Amino acid sequence: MVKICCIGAGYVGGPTMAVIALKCPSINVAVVDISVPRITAWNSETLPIYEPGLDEVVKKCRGKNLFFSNEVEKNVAEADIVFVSVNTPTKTSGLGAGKAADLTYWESAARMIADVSKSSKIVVEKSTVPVKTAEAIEKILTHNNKGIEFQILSNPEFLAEGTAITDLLNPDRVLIGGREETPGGLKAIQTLKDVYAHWVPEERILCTNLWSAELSKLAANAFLAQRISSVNSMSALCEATGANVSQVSYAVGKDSRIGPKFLNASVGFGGSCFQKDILNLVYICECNGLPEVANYWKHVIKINDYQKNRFVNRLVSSMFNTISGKKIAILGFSFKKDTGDTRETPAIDVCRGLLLDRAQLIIYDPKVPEAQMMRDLSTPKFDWDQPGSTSPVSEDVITKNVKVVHNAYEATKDSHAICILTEWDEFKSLDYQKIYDNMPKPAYIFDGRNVVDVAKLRQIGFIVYSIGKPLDPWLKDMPAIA
Ligand SMILES: NC(=O)c1ccc[n+]([C@@H]2O[C@H](COP(=O)([O-])OP(=O)(O)OC[C@H]3O[C@@H](n4cnc5c(N)ncnc54)[C@H](O)[C@@H]3O)[C@@H](O)[C@H]2O)c1
Ligand SMILES: O=c1ccn([C@@H]2O[C@H](COP(=O)(O)OP(=O)(O)O[C@H]3O[C@H](CO)[C@@H](O)[C@H](O)[C@H]3O)[C@@H](O)[C@H]2O)c(=O)[nH]1
Repeated sequence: MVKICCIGAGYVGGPTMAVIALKCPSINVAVVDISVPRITAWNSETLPIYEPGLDEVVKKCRGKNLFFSNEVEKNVAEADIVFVSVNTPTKTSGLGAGKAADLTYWESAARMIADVSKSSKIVVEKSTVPVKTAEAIEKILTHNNKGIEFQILSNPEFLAEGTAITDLLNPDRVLIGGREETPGGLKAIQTLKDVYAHWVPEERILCTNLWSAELSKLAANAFLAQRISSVNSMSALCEATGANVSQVSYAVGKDSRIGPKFLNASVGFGGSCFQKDILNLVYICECNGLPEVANYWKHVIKINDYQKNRFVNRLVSSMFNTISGKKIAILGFSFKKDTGDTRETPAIDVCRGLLLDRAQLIIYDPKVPEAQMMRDLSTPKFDWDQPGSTSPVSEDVITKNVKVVHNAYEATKDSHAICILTEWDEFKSLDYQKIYDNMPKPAYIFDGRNVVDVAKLRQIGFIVYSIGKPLDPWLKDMPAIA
């Protein structure tokens, strides 16, 4: 029986391995992690991450051919294929701080693999890493070997949170990069291909050299984020001209060369990957003497920061330039719907901006626990090239001015304004008449996700701001300075 071990039981390691176990009953899959609480949760009724469909897959396989364990070394030693899916955050200090990927976790995993291995292994990069990481990993593994052969493959993951299980079951493509120039490399590529071939059609399994696979992952995220920054930049122009960004996106996306996806204007993109991976790309370009290319990609992030600031400024200026002591209901805190993940969520920057203007926030999110929100708001943000944009707010200000509640009606009662920061489906079908009746007037809604029916809410009496949509006459008289 082939044995797979995955180091890192996070958002990628957990769901990815669960789907491999589901689709390959003949393969034994162990997911290992240094975090005891994480593994305990994977072995419990309440999994450590919320992802639609994940519970069912885990329940079907756990204890049969899918195991979660803190016995990292033992499981690695026994495996034929070792996936490494540990964190690769942005460096916060030293050389490349604020841009380069921090490979501390990756390197320690590689050293451990070298130390404990007694048989040949295929080591698979699942984490998103800088181009040429495989070369560094090869050096670590081969310098420590004891006559054991290690083959390195790059197999970047393209799943999106909230749709991880469907993405894994039906991927657009699976990418496998390896040493195509050697027989050992080709054999390793084929071995991993055979795993995915259990459920992925062959034409969707792409095999490349190592560097193409590593770079394709960074490039794909950069392209996706660039589309969002492009449409968000248009949203500002739409507001200035009276165009409607949804109509513009629709018209643009109808061009088959452009396509309709990833053109939704928003308060900004979030998530653990886009900003981190673009910064990493920028750093690699700079290191390779390509400052123009680096600057091009930097602007994708600049527009994203601009969009979040613009949203806060629009809100403050619409409310007579002061929100001091005013109650603002925040609907949604996760970085997108159907996940409880808050990494780099735009809600953090928006809430901080509002707190700096001394608002009182009442936050509701269906999946994010209160402790997580408080942690996010008080952890100093790693702030890149944006002096003064989001100075961290003191813990004292947060505890005094932030309240977390359990439903949207509680959050909005007696609030002066509502901000919608995540596109949770339930926000579309709230009883907005009831909400309006329970708010002081004028009652404002700032929709950062374009989920509400603007005309209907204006009819009720709300002053409505919806990103990139024709402005309410009230807002036209109170322009926001970005
Ligand atoms: N989150 C996503 O949607 C997504 C999608 C594609 C790729 N990625 C990439 O995948 C990688 C992992 O992301 P994630 O979101 O799963 O992160 P995560 O933080 O959810 O999980 C990483 C896990 O690795 C564990 N870990 C770290 N060092 C370890 C070690 N030496 N031994 C054992 N366990 C160790 C941590 O305890 C943690 O549980 C990152 O490189 C990320 O960029 C993420
Ligand atoms: O038209 C759009 C689409 C998305 N977003 C926002 O963009 C962010 C990222 O969304 P999404 O890409 O759906 O989620 P992630 O889980 O971050 O997935 C991205 O990052 C992963 C980690 O690398 C990759 O594997 C995925 O392919 C890539 O889509 C979220 O804040 C979304 O709200 C928009 O604002 N407008």
